Amino acid sequence: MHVTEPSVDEYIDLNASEEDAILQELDRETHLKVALPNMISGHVQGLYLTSLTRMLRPMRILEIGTFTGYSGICLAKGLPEGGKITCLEINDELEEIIDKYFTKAGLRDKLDLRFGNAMEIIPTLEDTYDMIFIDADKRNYIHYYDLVFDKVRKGGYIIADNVLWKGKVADPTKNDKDTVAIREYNEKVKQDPRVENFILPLRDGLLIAEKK
Ligand SMILES: C[S@@+](CC[C@H](N)C(=O)[O-])C[C@H]1O[C@@H](n2cnc3c(N)ncnc32)[C@H](O)[C@@H]1O
Repeated sequence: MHVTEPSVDEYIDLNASEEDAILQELDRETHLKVALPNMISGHVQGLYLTSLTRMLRPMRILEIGTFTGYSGICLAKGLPEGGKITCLEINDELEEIIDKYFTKAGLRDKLDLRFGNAMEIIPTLEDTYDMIFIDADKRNYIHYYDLVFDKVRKGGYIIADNVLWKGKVADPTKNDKDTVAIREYNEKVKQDPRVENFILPLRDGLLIAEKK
């Protein structure tokens, strides 16, 4: 799910720091045991998420769509002492693998893992977040944005993954439901005067919105 040329992707990958051993193992286990393993954030995007949290030092992160925990671990690696990540995932069959790798990474105490439909869980959350990572079902991105907005502090970030959808969002002849939903999400955020935003063309595109 990359938008850059495969050879450029390979070059980017080769010139990044090596993926840490636990994340390599998680990636392998995800590919061996879980359906749709390509949903995983992966090496370079993972490094980016970690460096972002090391730079911004968020105390509270909310991840919507955890899958096997790869992006959650990458985000949690940058949490300062006392920081927490709340991870929402609808598929409770993934609990064992998420739990195993957060524990191996020494980050289990930073994880608040909740299973269920994020649309129903988010309204029950009482924390204020410094960072939200939206990476669940694409057709609900707009709803997730609306649900989390008031829970993000001023100066906090709402980051959404896959906003280029393999480049299909920029092709007016592509109008399947997911492409249309992501296009609408990108347009909504662009029109929202409460945020400053841009799309980072990393892997499948990250929309980064800072709440003013
Ligand atoms: C693209 S994957 C997440 C990948 C993960 N963030 C990573 O980078 O490794 C999307 C995940 O969202 C979950 N999901 C889909 N709809 C959801 C919902 N309504 N509530 C919570 N999780 C949901 C799916 O089960 C899937 O595991």
